[in-house]
Amino acid sequence: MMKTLYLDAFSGISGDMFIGALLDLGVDFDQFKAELAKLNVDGYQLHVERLSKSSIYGTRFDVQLTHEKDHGFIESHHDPHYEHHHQDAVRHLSDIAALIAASTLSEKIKQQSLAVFTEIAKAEAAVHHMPLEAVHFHEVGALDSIVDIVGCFVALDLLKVDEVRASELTDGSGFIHVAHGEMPVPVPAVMQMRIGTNIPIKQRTDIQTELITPTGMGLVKALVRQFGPIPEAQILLKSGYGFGKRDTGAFNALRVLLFDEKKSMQTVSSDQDSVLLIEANLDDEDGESLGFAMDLLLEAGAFDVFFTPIFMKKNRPAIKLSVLCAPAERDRFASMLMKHTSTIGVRYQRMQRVIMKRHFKTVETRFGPIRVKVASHGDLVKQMAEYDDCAKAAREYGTSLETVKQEVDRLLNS
Ligand SMILES: O=C([S-])c1cc(C(=O)S)c[n+]([C@@H]2O[C@H](COP(=O)(O)O)[C@@H](O)[C@H]2O)c1
Ligand code: NI
Repeated sequence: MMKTLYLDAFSGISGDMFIGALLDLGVDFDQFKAELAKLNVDGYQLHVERLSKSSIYGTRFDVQLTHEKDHGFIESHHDPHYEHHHQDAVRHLSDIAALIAASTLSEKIKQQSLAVFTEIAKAEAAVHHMPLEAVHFHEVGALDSIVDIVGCFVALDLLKVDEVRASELTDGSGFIHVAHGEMPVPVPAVMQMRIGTNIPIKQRTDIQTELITPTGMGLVKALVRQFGPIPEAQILLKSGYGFGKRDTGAFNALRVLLFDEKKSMQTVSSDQDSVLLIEANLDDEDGESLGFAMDLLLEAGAFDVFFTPIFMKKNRPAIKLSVLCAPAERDRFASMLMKHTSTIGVRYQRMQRVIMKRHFKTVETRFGPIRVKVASHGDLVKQMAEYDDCAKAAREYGTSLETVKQEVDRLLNS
């Protein structure tokens, strides 16, 4: 099962909205706290509340600090206006890197978290025109951000998310006030992080405040590779809402949608569609690499992947690799073919299909529940027991696959 998380950022994104939304999807709070404790820092308490806004239930997540929070979370100690601030209570990027490195979090979460901190610090360095090493985070503000950033990766890991996609991001407009003075929205660090990317940001002129925070943007930049509308052809498993703290005068939440990409288990209500056939001829690829590429392509959601033996120029026995996928997925699968095989190009064609409509039902058998695919076309109806369920039942009950299939057929025909 390939899980895709979609961020529906119609009201922007911040670290606490993101975590709130992931908790709302069902991440176990105790497990979340236990994982986060691997950071080995104290001075904070986590607060989670389920509440309704516009009669829609969602989750508000808050990091409550034992000390009072500073106003600006990053500032330059070269700035004479702010010399009176707590110069001793700061953390530089290197301190945060050391703190993350010393934790017992997984290597993946360490790397991901540090990448986001580095991204934010680079943006701050550029905006405030100072060297990266001089950027520093106030101790308490940094703690808030550390928990938000590391917490997001912890929650995504607990949810076993494989891929994150997002809508275009909506921000407000006008100005916000921070310790340094007025800042235009999108705030400068967000704008800076957008440079060199195709991250789409739409502004709502009726909302005169910030909706996308630097932490939210840093997380999006690190996680999201594809922006677009809500996926049409995947199975939606769950949705969750994470509320923002600002009163925007509108519904201020991040909606997250968890999808399962397993195409073969979808209800299909049309009798025709189109698919893309992507192919490459490979005369210098070893068998292990071919098998590995096939596994990855199928895990990534290809409808099918198959090999055909061919003879190429210079009398070379070779393999034609064919991938069937959704037309919108051309670039993703073309990139995968180029990354995981020796090919330096791929060809593709769109094909029309006539297909049977299909839905699923579950039959209760003496071997447990078995899903059955029901396909229809005009008067024609075909019912097929799901192989995965039959194989699981055969193993569990120590019987043959054929016995389970026959039992399903008997119940379907009785
Ligand atoms: O304090 C500084 S320097 C500061 C800079 C910027 C820039 O865009 S530059 C933005 N902010 C605002 O601080 C809060 C906290 O952000 P988080 O990402 O930690 O939630 C937010 O309103 C920023 O826009 C501060
Ligand atoms: Ni700043």
